[in-house]
Order: sequence, then C-alpha cells, then structure tokens
Amino acid sequence: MTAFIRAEGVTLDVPYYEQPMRRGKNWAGTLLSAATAVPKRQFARLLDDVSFEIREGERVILLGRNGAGKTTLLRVLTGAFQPTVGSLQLNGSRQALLNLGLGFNQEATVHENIFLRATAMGIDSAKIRDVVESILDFAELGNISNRRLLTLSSGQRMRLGFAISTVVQHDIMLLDEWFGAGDFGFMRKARERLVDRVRGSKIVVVASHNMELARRLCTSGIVMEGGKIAFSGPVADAIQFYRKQVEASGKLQVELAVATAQAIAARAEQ
Ligand SMILES: Nc1ncnc2c1ncn2[C@@H]1O[C@H](COP(=O)(O)OP(=O)(O)OP(=O)(O)O)[C@@H](O)[C@H]1O
Repeated sequence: MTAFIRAEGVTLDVPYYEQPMRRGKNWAGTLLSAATAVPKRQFARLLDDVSFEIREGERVILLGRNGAGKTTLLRVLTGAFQPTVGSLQLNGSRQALLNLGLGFNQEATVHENIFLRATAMGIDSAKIRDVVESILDFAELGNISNRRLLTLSSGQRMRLGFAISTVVQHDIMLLDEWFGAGDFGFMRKARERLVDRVRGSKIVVVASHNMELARRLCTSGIVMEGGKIAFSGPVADAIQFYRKQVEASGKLQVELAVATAQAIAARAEQ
C-alpha cells in the first residue's frame, strides 16, 4: 500500500466565546457584570484554503511563527478536527505524537491505562497483551504498574505516554516538536526510538522551530502564516523563506519601536 496525504482547500473554522469586559465601578458592580454578562459566540478561521500533497518517502517540516497554524494542521491530519470546508485524504496508518497525556484516566492504574490508550490508538487487544511488558520496560514503570496514574510524577506519565505511542511502527508519523520526555537517560533512549520510528515511517510530518532538525531530517518544508501556506518546497528553500520572514518581522518591529520613540520625543519637545 502506497502512503500519501492529499489536502485540497482545507479550511477550519472553530467556534469560541468572547467574554464581554467585566468591569464595574466597584467590586459589587464587577460582580454583577460578571454574573449577567452573556458571552458572544464567534468563529475563528484557523486554517484557510490549505492544499498540498505529500508522497511516500517524504519527510516534511511545518515551519512558521507562533500561532501560524502548524499544530492545528497536525490536529486536522490526526483526525482530531474535521475540516469545515475542503477535503483530506490519508492513505496509511497514523501515529501521532502530539499530546502524550491524551486519553489517560487518572483514576486507572498504569497497567489499565496501557489498555485504554492502546485501544484508543486502534491496537487490538491480543496485540496489546503482547506489547504490554515491553511498554512497561521501556517506560521503566514495571515495578509500579498497579499504581493509579494520579500518583505518578509528570515525567513518569510522559514516559508512559511516549512508550505507548511509539510501541508500534506506523506508515505516517505526525510529530509536534522534537520533544524531550523524562530525565536525561530516558531522553536519550526516547530519541533513539524516535529516530528509529522516523526511519521506519513512509511519511513524516513534524512541526518545529528547529532548523537543524529540519535540515537533518526533512526532505521538504511547508511554511505557514496566518493559517495559510506561505511557501511549500524543498527543505533548504523553505528554511530560507522562513528565515527571511522572521528577519522581516524583526525589522518591522524595530522600525515600529523607532517610529514610536521618535513620535514620543517629538511630542515631548512641543
Ligand atoms: N480552539 C481554538 N479556538 C480559537 N482559536 C484557536 C484554537 N486553537 C488554536 N487557536 C488559534 O489558532 C492559531 C494557530 O494556533 P496553532 O497552535 O496551530 O499555532 P502554531 O503554529 O502551532 O504555534 P506555536 O509555534 O506557538 O506552537 C493561534 O492564533 C491560536 O490562538
């Protein structure tokens, strides 16, 4: 089976509620306005007419400044969000490393959480039974597998999430940043497994600000800006485009700061 991802005119609108200013003349007024204020329902366009095709063998880095839409696009690719308009086709099994804590039940034990999470990932129960020991081994949690999840440290939970998410090799790998999970020793082990999974994947899409990673790992790049694709092409060109974009915005900010300082100085002289 040949893996591919094809997005055509993908647009995503999400509803959100805007809270009116809750400020009274005194604390009683503030309390009253907070109690009676009605939030206004609005829609935000997070992705706007996004089209691209990723073929088998491609490793794509999503670049862009904070809030450009990289994580949102990854969430659409995982199936967490359905496009409002446009179409998305994915051929191949997906492995998403976006939120390692997703699907955990705090009250359930470590052992039970492995079954919960792996089932949610679409792994059948016979396969889960086969891999449960290796997950516990990798996460180094075998000795506390009967403890409830809420008693674990955040690093231990992250290790568990990582071990479950990467236990099976998939065709398409979706990554949000090249994250660190757990302490130094575990991070080294996690990185090795990640490199292994990346090598074994037919398609990789990773959102990152890390240029070095982009150059080493990826074949092409997509630069996002305001929920749209600003550039798409070979990784070296994408990095160059992104660098120029960042430099231009830096220059603009300096120019704005200078203009503001000059305006303040001119006013002070009047
Ligand atoms: N549920 C939501 N409702 C409203 N706006 C949202 C929602 N989720 C994300 N956004 C907005 O969408 C935009 C894109 O967010 P996204 O997380 O995709 O950015 P990003 O490119 O991954 O940024 P970063 O590099 O900071 O991680 C941001 O302006 C964010 O505030």
